[in-house]
Amino acid sequence: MQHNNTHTLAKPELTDITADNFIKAYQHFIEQGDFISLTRQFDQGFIQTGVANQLSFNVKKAKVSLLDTGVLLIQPENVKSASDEAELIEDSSATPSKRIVISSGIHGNETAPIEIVQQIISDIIADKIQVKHPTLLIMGNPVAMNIGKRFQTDNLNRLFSGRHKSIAPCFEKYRAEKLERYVSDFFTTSQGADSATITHYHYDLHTAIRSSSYEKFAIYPYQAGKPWDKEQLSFMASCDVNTILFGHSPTGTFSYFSSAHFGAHAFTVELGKVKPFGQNNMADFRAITANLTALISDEDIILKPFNNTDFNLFEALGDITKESDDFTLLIGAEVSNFTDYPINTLLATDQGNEYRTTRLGESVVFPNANVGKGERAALIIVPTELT
Ligand SMILES: O=C(O)CCC(=O)N[C@@H](CCC(=O)O)C(=O)O
Ligand SMILES: [Zn+2]
Repeated sequence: MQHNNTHTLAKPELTDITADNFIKAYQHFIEQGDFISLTRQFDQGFIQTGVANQLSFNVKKAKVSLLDTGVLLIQPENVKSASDEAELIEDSSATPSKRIVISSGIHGNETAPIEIVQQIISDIIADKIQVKHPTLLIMGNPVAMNIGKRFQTDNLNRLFSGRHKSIAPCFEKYRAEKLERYVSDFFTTSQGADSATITHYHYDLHTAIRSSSYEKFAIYPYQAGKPWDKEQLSFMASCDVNTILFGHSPTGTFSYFSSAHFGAHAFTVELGKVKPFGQNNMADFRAITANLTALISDEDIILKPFNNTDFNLFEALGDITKESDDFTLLIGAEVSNFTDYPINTLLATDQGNEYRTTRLGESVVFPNANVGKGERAALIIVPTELT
């Protein structure tokens, strides 16, 4: 695995929530809604002693609970949770039919998604949004956020579905295990009377290292033969994301975890190029921010019926994997995602092996030689259509 920082953590240093500095920062968060600041201040996490749910407060008809650093649960009032024995309000018209996870900052330097989640949280706390469906809002890797890097020791977005178990102790190992637990509890035990009628959603927001010929795009995790959901593709298009890559195999990504284990409609959504905090133009994300807000607050979202001609659809053929230190990528740093190559173009070499294009329209996304051995160094795609 790649080590791009020498400081690793076998065990995170957790702050006790009774510490003065924590109480002060938490109060400030409740008053101001600045979740980035709270998350960054206690980046390794905190410990809750005594009874659960100490870090909960009420907003307009919903309960907000801080589960961990960067992990905020919103439960509408009409929902009964396993840990909260409050009475179920008899209002069937308002019974939640969805559970929604919106995550950001799984890569710490991808700041636009973090600022989108910040916007949604501050609007909830300011009572500008009334949340009607249980929602889990996540800033995934606070330690990496603080060092302004994709990750500290290991790429968090390769560690889900239990893959964290086979790596050495580090912050990302610990965090993947915790995030899996929060998401699993959320989808399975925490809310709603009748799980069979509840639909799960997970939008994992990212930005890309390179510029992209199609600025916004989404990876639809491998579905193992299940049909690709056209209504979800229409939802993506209404978020200004009309370029979709259909995943080719199980992976260790966060979106694949929710899709494969909890039947969630899930996507990794790429919203443009990585920029430092404060340098994102939030107007670029107006459509997705508005739609995610409408989804959690149960407002109507007008969707155009699916039509291939409204999309750029790509089938993932497979990965170029870095097998050794000898790996060489023949794609320049300035080349955009989705660049296509004529058949028989040499794209990478590794210990005498060559990767050459074989299909008409073969294009590359996420080319990156700076990954660990055994990891994806590029994703190979070809255009496709849905029938
Ligand atoms: O720009 C890049 O090279 C990476 C951007 C990014 O973080 N992409 C995700 C995609 C995950 C997926 O394939 O679903 C990642 O690499 O984790
Ligand atoms: Zn990312």
